[in-house]
Amino acid sequence: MKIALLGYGKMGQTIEKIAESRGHEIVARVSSPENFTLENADIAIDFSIPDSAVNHITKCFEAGIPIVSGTTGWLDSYEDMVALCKEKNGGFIYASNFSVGVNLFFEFNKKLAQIMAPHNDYKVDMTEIHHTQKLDAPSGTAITLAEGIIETTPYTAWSLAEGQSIKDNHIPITAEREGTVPGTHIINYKSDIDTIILSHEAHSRQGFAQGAVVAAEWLLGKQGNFSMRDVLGL
Ligand SMILES: NC(=O)c1ccc[n+]([C@@H]2O[C@H](COP(=O)([O-])OP(=O)(O)OC[C@H]3O[C@@H](n4cnc5c(N)ncnc54)[C@H](O)[C@@H]3O)[C@@H](O)[C@H]2O)c1
Ligand SMILES: O=C(O)C1=N[C@H](C(=O)O)CCC1
Repeated sequence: MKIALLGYGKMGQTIEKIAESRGHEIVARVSSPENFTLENADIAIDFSIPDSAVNHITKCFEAGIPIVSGTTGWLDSYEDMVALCKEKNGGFIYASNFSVGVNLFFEFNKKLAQIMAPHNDYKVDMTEIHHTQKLDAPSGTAITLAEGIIETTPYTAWSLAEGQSIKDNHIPITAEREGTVPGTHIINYKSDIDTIILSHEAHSRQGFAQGAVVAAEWLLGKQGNFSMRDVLGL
């Protein structure tokens, strides 16, 4: 595949190495909002910044190039992008986290939430820890985890825990920024008697990048809006 990398920072560069090791060619490396061409690309992979994601996705649909989107922090526009994908017969996968381990963790999270739903003596809270360069909080992964809990429990929303009191039906999410941490997510179910903890710790960006390349290989030649559940057959 000929791949356009939209965003060529920590993730773009990790993806480049993995894609080349799997026989793909990088035909564009975009790291600024300047005009860029998708002319020679079969597919685009976007790991850039929240403010550029919608523009990148739109440009890909208009050019008829399928796009794998890993950028977080732009999800207020997600439904608009899904509608545009349909209108333009595009190919689209967004995932807040492309690693196989985290996508399994998403399934465990939903199952645990289902089991815990009747046990209202347990209260949920979540902590996500990432490197200090991260622009958005909470992480996209934490938002997906919260949505997974909201599906089957009396919780209706999530709130960033920043000292202020949080409504009983909101899941508090603490966002910590520390050194170079690639990504840690911890879900606690606490009662007066005990705590149940589900956690995932990424050791590097390898899993995110590998998952994005696998998603691109899977998406090539398909039309529609997909998720990592489709890619992994979950
Ligand atoms: N979905 C996942 O699995 C996953 C995993 C890791 C990171 N992420 C997300 O991917 C994004 C990038 O992460 P990163 O760690 O590589 O960040 P980074 O800061 O290292 O890289 C971002 C890149 O985007 C470039 N950029 C800035 N403005 C741009 C623009 N307008 N057009 C094109 N490029 C532009 C920057 O120059 C930089 O090269 C973040 O939103 C992060 O949350 C997602
Ligand atoms: O490094 C980041 O930034 C990450 N972003 C994603 C998120 O917001 O969940 C995935 C983990 C790493």
